Amino acid sequence: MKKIAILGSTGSIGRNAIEVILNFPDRFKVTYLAVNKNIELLLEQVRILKPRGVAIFDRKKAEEFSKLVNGTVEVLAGEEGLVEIVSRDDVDIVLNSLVGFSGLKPTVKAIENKKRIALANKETLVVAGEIITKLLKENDVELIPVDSEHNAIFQCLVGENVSSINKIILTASGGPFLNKDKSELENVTIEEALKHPNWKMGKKITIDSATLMNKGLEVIEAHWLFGLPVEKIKVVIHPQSIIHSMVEFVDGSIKAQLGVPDMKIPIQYALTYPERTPANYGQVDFVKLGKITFLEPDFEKFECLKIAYEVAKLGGTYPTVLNAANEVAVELFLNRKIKFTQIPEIIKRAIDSHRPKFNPDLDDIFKVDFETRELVKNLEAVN
Ligand SMILES: NC(=O)C1=CN([C@@H]2O[C@H](COP(=O)(O)OP(=O)(O)OC[C@H]3O[C@@H](n4cnc5c(N)ncnc54)[C@H](OP(=O)(O)O)[C@@H]3O)[C@@H](O)[C@H]2O)C=CC1
Ligand SMILES: CC(=O)[C@@H](O)[C@H](O)COP(=O)(O)O
Ligand SMILES: [Mn+2]
Repeated sequence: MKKIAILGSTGSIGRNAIEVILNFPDRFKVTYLAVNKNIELLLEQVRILKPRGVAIFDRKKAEEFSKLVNGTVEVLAGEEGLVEIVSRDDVDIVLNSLVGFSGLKPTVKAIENKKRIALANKETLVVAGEIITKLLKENDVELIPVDSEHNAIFQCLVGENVSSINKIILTASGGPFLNKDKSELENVTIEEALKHPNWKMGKKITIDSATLMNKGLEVIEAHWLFGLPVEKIKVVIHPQSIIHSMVEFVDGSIKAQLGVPDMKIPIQYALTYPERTPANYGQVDFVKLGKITFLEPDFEKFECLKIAYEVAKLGGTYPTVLNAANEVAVELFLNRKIKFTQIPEIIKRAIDSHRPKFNPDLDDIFKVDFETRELVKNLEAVN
């Protein structure tokens, strides 16, 4: 029986993961759940999964929840709570499905405590890829990517040597604005931006998909996961999201992983790896599907992807700035404070004014993340 802690259990990935885990009652036991503040859904999850404890980031909500459960489950609060549960002996696998920078510290602590990591939280690798990669080696810990593209590449690489890779081809849906002109992007609404053509996901990643920043973050994620130079990581628009990514090898052979766009498939593979276990989340019907198509990404229309490539090549603390500025800008857009097209403008301004540090340690990463958020909040454009 593998004991699992789910960080971000009330989110899109967290809820999908619970559906997967409930199909394996003899294989997995959820021992801990962690959320930010959605204690109503957490309560329901606690009733179903009967974990030993929960961690609630929002302290007021943690107090409220303690009263509701009245000692029947251990309740921890704040970031210390999350760090505590990933350090416990009754955890074998940490599924990190937190959103944003909040995923970094729990990942670090989980690795230091030698837990296997199933990682959906791509921001961890974007902001601290070098540090995480080093920690994984030092602690002899395996990290299995949950992100659909990286899980696809991971599957393609089973039995292969990284030295045989010619390039990685990350597929991108193109988002809801694939067929709009650049001039039309200025006035797109939140509701339009939240209409992803193929995937049902949390708000932050859905906006990232609309700006193509999601693909930019995924380029950096792939760079650290597979140890490849950024130049060997290409993006191709594939609007049907059936091919989840591809690997081209030195002999010209290409392997791809395909499947219906349902995150339960990569989540299950990440949790049961190296075993492949049966599932019934749907199959691709190629005849019904008809055409599958591919396009070059438009870097001028989707500047976030261009900026992410530039930042990935620069390295050091630049990706931390990219991530922090993007997180704040997306939040501002979702709060109707800025226009969609101001997201890349804000990110560019944060990057242009950054004085980078190369080979940063974790303290540097936390400092740069904090300073960037302050800088963006104080920008004229957002006030
Ligand atoms: N959704 C998807 O299909 C995919 C997601 N990913 C990645 O997975 C991650 C999660 O995405 P998604 O599930 O869509 O996000 P959601 O916004 O749906 O869920 C986020 C989860 O994290 C919790 N949370 C947020 N901040 C904190 C915090 N500080 N402390 C504790 N818990 C916190 C939320 O709790 P609460 O509900 O209480 O707010 C919620 O449970 C992201 O990094 C995303 O990029 C990658 C591929 C696909
Ligand atoms: C499901 C998943 O992994 C998302 O990251 C997805 O890829 C988003 O779609 P885009 O290709 O539109 O960014
Ligand atoms: Mn993805």
